[in-house]
Amino acid sequence: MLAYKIIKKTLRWNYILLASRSFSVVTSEADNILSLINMSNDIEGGAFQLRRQMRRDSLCNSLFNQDHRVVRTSIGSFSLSNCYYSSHGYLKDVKDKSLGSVPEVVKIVEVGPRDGLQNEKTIVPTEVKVELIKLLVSSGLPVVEATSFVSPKWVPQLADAKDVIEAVKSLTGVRLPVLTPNLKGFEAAVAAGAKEVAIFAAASESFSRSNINCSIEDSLARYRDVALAAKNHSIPIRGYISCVVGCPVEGAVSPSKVAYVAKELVDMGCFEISLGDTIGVGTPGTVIPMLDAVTQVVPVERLAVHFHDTYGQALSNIIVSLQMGISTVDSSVSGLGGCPYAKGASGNVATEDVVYMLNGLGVKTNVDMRKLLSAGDFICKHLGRPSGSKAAIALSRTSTASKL
Ligand SMILES: CC(C)(COP(=O)([O-])OP(=O)([O-])OC[C@H]1O[C@@H](n2cnc3c(N)ncnc32)[C@H](O)[C@@H]1OP(=O)([O-])[O-])[C@@H](O)C(=O)NCCC(=O)NCCSC(=O)C[C@@](C)(O)CC(=O)[O-]
Repeated sequence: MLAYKIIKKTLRWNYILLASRSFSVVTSEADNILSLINMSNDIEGGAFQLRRQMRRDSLCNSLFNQDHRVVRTSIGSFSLSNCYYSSHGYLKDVKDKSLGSVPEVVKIVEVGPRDGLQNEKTIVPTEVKVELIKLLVSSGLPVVEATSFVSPKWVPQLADAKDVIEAVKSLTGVRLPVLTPNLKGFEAAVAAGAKEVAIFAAASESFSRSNINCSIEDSLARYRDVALAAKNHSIPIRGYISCVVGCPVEGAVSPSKVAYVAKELVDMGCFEISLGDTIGVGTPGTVIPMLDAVTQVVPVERLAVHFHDTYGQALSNIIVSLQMGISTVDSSVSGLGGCPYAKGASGNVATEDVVYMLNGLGVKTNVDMRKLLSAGDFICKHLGRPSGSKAAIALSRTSTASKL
């Protein structure tokens, strides 16, 4: 009876403490509180919520957070911050059993400043683009695609490519590739100081014509010249393939066509091929056969995936890609994006959502979520619209974000 009274008193004290202010407890104390809660069946109604939350958080803590001793709880969500983004210990065994082997490290190629902005109708000032790139770089992203040296008549938004590159070219610890559709673009990019370029072909004839005004074969011939020039300048060159599962005009795209273009791009010297679901129609049901075909001709280490999220399939498609051995993922901060020549295509998968998922899986990305959220916030404020990232929206509403 005495023990019961002490438990009840302790519980009430802890509940009052929790409800009145944020506080930090060490894990063992949190577990003690939980066991006290569990011992008492006669707890006041108000504490019921807390009990459920504490139980869930404690489980989350033991599943995801075994090596984090200090756990912060806060009023409102009572969330244990690290549960949301780190995973250790127990998860690994479960993950290997259930997911197969996903890579331990994923390289994220941030395409927001290029793919994200290219479709914006209102011209974004150069200083804003430069600041966005700097914020993204400071978040730890290893590759930030900065801009495109394309025809300003085709993509007016990126007409300031030269100024952007000149302003960011001295940033260190990051690669800043730019798109170059032909030799003219390549030469302008190199003159401005670009140290890495990307060429972009398509697996669909119609899309190739609407995007770069030539057939697939003509584009490959053009790209051979660019690849040769890049080799002569010792400039690494990445290859994109658009419409790898579906085309806005032709519909379904054959995996063998994608494999053919991928092999051509590798043979001409591309160090990496990014497979783009330009209009975001893919599901694991179409992505798996496509990857299966491409991995038969290009080593999986040289492949990247680039999903748009038009049908909300991007994260599922990323997971199956990781399961198939891909470890490079393109994404765009705040889910910005859409291709000017792919009607109906919505934004790229949001970098925040990708990082959130990878953190949950214990996959390293080197990205600081808090800084990434600031970059997203910066560009969304400038564009005057909410983030396209569900993780960013959710994190900005909870106290968790401030602790990431
Ligand atoms: C490829 C071209 C240039 C052909 O465009 P064209 O009109 O066939 O080329 P042209 O050689 O006849 O030249 C026309 C004019 O453009 C100029 N020009 C020619 N080249 C350049 C250049 N590099 N930089 C600046 N100017 C250039 C050229 O000097 C000329 O100027 P004018 O004499 O009329 O004054 C054009 O179609 C183009 O720029 N297309 C780019 C379209 C684009 O950027 N699309 C979005 C990127 S792809 C994408 O988003 C998909 C991806 C990669 O993200 C993956 C995915 O999501 O799946």
